[in-house]
Amino acid sequence: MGGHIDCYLDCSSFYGYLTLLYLLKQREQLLAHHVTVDFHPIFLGGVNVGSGNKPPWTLPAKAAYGVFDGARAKKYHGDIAMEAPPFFPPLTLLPQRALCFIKSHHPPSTFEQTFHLLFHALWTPPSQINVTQAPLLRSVLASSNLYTEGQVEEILVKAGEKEWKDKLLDNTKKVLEQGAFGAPWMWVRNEEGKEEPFFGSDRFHFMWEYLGIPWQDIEILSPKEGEKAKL
Ligand SMILES: N[C@@H](CCC(=O)N[C@@H](CS)C(=O)NCC(=O)O)C(=O)O
Repeated sequence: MGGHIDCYLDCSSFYGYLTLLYLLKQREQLLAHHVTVDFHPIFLGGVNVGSGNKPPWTLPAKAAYGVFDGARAKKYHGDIAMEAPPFFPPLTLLPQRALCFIKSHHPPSTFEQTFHLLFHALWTPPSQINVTQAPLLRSVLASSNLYTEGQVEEILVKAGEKEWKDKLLDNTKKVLEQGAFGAPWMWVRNEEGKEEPFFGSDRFHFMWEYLGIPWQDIEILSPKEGEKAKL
């Protein structure tokens, strides 16, 4: 057994938030199977444009179905309090560029906690925070205890610089080349060194199969830890 999951996310994506929470929760079990996970920021708007796709909520039938699907997903993942913010859809270039800088200049755990923090800020009712606006992004980062005041200012400055704009663009182009049309997008290598894409927060059983992990080993502790899932 063994393998690697590259998980590409935008904090504007509801299902991306569920994916981050789920993979972080499963990380130890995955490591026990020699499977590592790495998260990467992308710009979902660019993936939509680049692939010729449209966000599902722009098609009335998909938007109507999404009400059921979203409620079921939240329940499955442990009744997480998540609601689309009143300012949906957020244009997340600024926080996603900031995350690109953070990923390369801060420890992996800080980067992952910040990704979580930004998802949480955008999606947690009743007072979702619009971290696409610099002052609000600054106050969310500053209140996290992850960064000094100076580090927060540096992140804000770097998020406006070409290097980190280009990094977000490169990540987005990379997934488009892999065939991405939405998020969450995952590129997975198995123990034979073979690679395949996986789309969505609801395909993990296929992924475990691909990785050679008896999927009950993972699912048995999900979504409610300690409770045996009905297999
Ligand atoms: N069935 C997937 C749906 C994921 C999804 O709808 N993702 C949105 C962004 S939040 C997207 O990019 N969708 C593109 C599409 O469905 O074509 C899941 O449960 O995760």
